[in-house]
Amino acid sequence: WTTVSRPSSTALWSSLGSTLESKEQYDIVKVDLEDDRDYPIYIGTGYSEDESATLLQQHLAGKKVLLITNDRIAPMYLDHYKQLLSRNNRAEDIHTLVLPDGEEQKDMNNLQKILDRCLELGLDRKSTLVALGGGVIGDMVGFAAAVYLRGVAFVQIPTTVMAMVDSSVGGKTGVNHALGKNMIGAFHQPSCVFVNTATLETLPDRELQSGISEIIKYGLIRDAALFEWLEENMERLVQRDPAALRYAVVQSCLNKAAVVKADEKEADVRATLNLGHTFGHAIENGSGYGTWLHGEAVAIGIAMAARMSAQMGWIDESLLQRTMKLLERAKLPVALPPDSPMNRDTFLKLMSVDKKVANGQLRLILLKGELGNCVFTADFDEQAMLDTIDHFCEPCAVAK
Ligand SMILES: NC(=O)c1ccc[n+]([C@@H]2O[C@H](COP(=O)([O-])OP(=O)(O)OC[C@H]3O[C@@H](n4cnc5c(N)ncnc54)[C@H](O)[C@@H]3O)[C@@H](O)[C@H]2O)c1
Ligand SMILES: O=C(O)C(=O)C[C@@H](O)[C@H](O)[C@H](O)COP(=O)(O)O
Ligand SMILES: [Zn+2]
Repeated sequence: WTTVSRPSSTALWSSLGSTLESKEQYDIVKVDLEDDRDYPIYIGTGYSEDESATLLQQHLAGKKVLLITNDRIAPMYLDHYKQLLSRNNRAEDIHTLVLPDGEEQKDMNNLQKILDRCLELGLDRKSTLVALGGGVIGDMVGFAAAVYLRGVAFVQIPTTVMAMVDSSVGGKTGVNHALGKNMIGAFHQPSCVFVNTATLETLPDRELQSGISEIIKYGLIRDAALFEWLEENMERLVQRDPAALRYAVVQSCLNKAAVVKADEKEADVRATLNLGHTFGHAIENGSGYGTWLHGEAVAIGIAMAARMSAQMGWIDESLLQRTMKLLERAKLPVALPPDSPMNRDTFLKLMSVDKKVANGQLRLILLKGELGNCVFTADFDEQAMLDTIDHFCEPCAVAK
């Protein structure tokens, strides 16, 4: 089994990875990929309308655009982005589609709605799909772009912290299935990611906090300096300090771009981005999609992975405590509530369909060594995993 740990020197990772260019109003993180598929992530707050229009329009494949969002975001941002895309008649043929909101809507039915609309509009291979929203819209639109005419261009305009720091970058697209999270999808990279952190002003606290769990993830798996910055600045983030938000988005995108560059299709090191997700995805599905936000389920999953790592002696108790404390300061859950339907059997059944399972064997991302190091391995103590699951299910078992 492959065991992938972070190279010991952070400099090595940076040289393997992404580049940052800073302009006055925005930063650009470049995702470096083979075959001329590099793309920029623009991250800013104070763009002028002209600037936004120019940046976005240069990544359209042609004049036909389908801009897709959901019914919660549409009243706030759809007209604005439609106008930017059509400014100076760059995109002459711009259409919109508004889907229902919610994680439970990330399914084949809504994927079909996107594809139906593409066909009804006669979109050709020079068309571009534009995803305006959080991770649910981004994952679904990206998947539609991957399969429509065997692949058309798409642009990500993320409007949640989760989407800005993680889901809009890296090309994992797809939908959920009743039997498992993100089970149907494709790798398909966007042509650009356009982040305007000003859109976070309307994001509710719960959704904002949910995205912070993936930032903590980057700190734990590969970026000790980012984890320490979070320890210093968590309250600024939770209270939406614009500079802190922008810094966290830039650092997260640099981390994600570096990992994606090293292993685009998750042969090995990309799996580390799944810290806490095997447990977390089981919680999302087992509780009913939409009960927990993705980042909340991942936060509990990270707490479980950290506890298991400590029980096996792979990390010091102090690192477990620092992790739990940071998650709590982000106002994220670190335990299952008594009314949770989760139990050991549900966990094991749902974890058995995890995409990292190989030849029937479960592989997990676990913390090992100093802060910033992790392993992707099947070689763990199974009893420690069962103890961890039982420990987290205890409040629910008592209630039953
Ligand atoms: N592809 C990847 O690499 C990747 C990475 C992380 C997460 N994901 C996926 O992303 C999804 C979670 O993403 P999410 O947390 O963004 O959830 P989401 O897309 O459901 O958005 C959360 C809520 O916020 C609303 N919203 C979005 N932007 C808003 C704004 N600016 N103002 C007010 N409300 C706004 C949405 O309508 C929704 O109700 C999950 O399905 C997860 O599996 C994918
Ligand atoms: O980009 C990745 O790779 C990730 O694993 C990022 C995760 O945060 C994200 O939730 C992803 O969608 C999970 O992928 P999956 O392959 O486990 O479904
Ligand atoms: Zn995630």
